[in-house]
Amino acid sequence: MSAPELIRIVSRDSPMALAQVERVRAELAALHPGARTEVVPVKTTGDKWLGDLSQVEGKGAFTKEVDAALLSGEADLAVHCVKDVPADRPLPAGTVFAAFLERDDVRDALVHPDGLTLDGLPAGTRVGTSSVRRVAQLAATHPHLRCVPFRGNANRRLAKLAAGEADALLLAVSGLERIGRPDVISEVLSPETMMPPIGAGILALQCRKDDTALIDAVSGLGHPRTHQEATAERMFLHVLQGHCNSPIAGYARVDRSGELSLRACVFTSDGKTRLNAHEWAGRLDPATLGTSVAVALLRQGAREIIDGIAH
Ligand SMILES: NCc1[nH]cc(CCC(=O)O)c1CC(=O)O
Repeated sequence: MSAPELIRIVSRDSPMALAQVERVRAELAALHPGARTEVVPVKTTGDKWLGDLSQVEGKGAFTKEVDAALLSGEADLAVHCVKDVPADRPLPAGTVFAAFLERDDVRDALVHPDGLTLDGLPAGTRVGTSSVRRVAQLAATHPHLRCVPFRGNANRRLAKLAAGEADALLLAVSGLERIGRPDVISEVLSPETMMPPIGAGILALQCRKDDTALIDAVSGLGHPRTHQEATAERMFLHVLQGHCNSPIAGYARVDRSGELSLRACVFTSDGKTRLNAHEWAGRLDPATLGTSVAVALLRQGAREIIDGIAH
């Protein structure tokens, strides 16, 4: 299969996003040694606005400008963290996911300058995170800690931590690995302690729908197990129709025997109510599994919880 001669890759311009692009370029170079790539970095609304994301049309704040560059033809291939791509609505018309790369670590990490663990943090410790998912889970399990709003890309958050704006941080392990800072991790939190978000650790390659040559060329970078997991997780979120202030967590996993399962939770903002569901796919395809888990949570009252949270 021959690849287009020049592939222009658009992405956010944060250090994490640019590291992600470098992974894509390396995998592309291995698969298509003849293809040249060029990077088109863009700043997104989510990078520029450091206040509350719900005030800037939260969802899509990290993807809108990237999608626009793809659709206008300024670039040919977009690299997204699946976690940042809204799942309640379809992808922008005229675009498709051409591949999901092999998934990285799905877990969150605690970053504490003195290496304390989550259970070792003293009462009143200020934990920097603006994630409603992390806030709700911490409120439930560690009510003596205090979450303080913390935005900005991962490097900036580490700088703000060093400047004393918080005592500890919660960040994705995969993100810290991508920016070359796994050294700051004081504890990796199990998914039971801190249920990850939909799409955690997965990079998606997005193309224009009519660019079949490029779609064919990059589809070889796709990872089948990750594809199943991403499909189940995104369908789950699509059926649930959450909003940017609704704490929702969950992850699908293909185990060693090849069986796909999806576990997921919906929380109230204070973490006091937590709905749980966990199902195995059996003979269901991944998307139907996602639907089934969402329906299981809706039967338990997820709609009322989600709609009861201001947004
Ligand atoms: N919201 C920003 C964001 N989007 C994706 C990741 C982590 C990497 C990934 O899951 O692909 C992060 C940083 C974080 O939450 O710590």
